[in-house]
Amino acid sequence: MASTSITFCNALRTLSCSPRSIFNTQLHALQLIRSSRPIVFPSVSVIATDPSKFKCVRTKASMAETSTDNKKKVQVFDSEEDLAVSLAKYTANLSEKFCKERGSFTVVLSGGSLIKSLRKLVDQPYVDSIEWEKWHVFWVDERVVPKDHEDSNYKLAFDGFLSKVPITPGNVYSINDSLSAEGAAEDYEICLKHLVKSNIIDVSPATGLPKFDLMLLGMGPDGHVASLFPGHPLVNEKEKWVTFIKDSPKPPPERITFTFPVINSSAYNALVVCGAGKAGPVQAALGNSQNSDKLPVQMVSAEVELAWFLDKDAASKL
Ligand SMILES: O=C1O[C@H](COP(=O)(O)O)[C@@H](O)[C@H](O)[C@H]1O
Repeated sequence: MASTSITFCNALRTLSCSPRSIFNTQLHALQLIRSSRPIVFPSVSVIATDPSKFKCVRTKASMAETSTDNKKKVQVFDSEEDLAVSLAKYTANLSEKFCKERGSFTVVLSGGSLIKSLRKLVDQPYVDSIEWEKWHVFWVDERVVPKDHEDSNYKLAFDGFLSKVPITPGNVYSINDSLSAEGAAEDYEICLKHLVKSNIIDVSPATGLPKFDLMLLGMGPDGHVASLFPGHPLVNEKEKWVTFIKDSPKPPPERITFTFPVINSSAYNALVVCGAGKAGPVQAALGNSQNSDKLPVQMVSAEVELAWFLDKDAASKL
């Protein structure tokens, strides 16, 4: 899988557009409720740690149950299929907003199961309605392997998503896979600095760090996000924007990753979590957990909104 070099960064090979079958769905907000008690829904309970701060939006009953506080929004879907429908709409709405406001949309992807949950974006209406040429795509973490390797987050995203939409190849910022882990992290950080300088990536006035428009984050069953693992010193990195790990508890061991200051400077962060195997860390993050040691997922925030997309298995301990 060859890729051409642009200033500091590697870009994608030419992408192609393959529109699929007609897809049309709408999620209607039906009801707005304010509650001072734990929020309980017919099939799933969503319990706020400080319920007085939460307002609850009840969406189409069979599809999702939502609770929100000022910055945090939690949606629980009956199935991963419903979640994928809503995630596509959420992403498309933010794309429209930022393309209108800034003339571009900076999107950060994870690897793992997230990519499958983005599948609706390559269907109608989004494949034709999204201004793909204004997208700039990044990775919150990447494994230090060749881009055509089975473990590559770039390959996963390219095969499952990016190759099916007309994104400008030069706007896809994959890592330089010919470098060491240290070198690739440094190179990616230089790339981000260049793109901040040229106003492609916004800057957070609060932190002075890059402010991506949307990060689409997954979470591992141990509560890791990006390649920031529980108990690893990298979770406390404050200086670097991008760092590297050589002893990842999940293979492959060598990776690069955004640090929390950069993740948390993002305007919108979506945490997309499915499956009963992840219910424990979801409970730790959103339930009444007394754990003193924070899991990485509990350290995620956003400047405007942190939106949780959960299926009901992932939310089963709430
Ligand atoms: O190793 C990684 O794992 C996480 C979670 O993956 P999932 O398959 O359990 O959803 C992913 O978000 C991260 O990007 C990836 O490098």
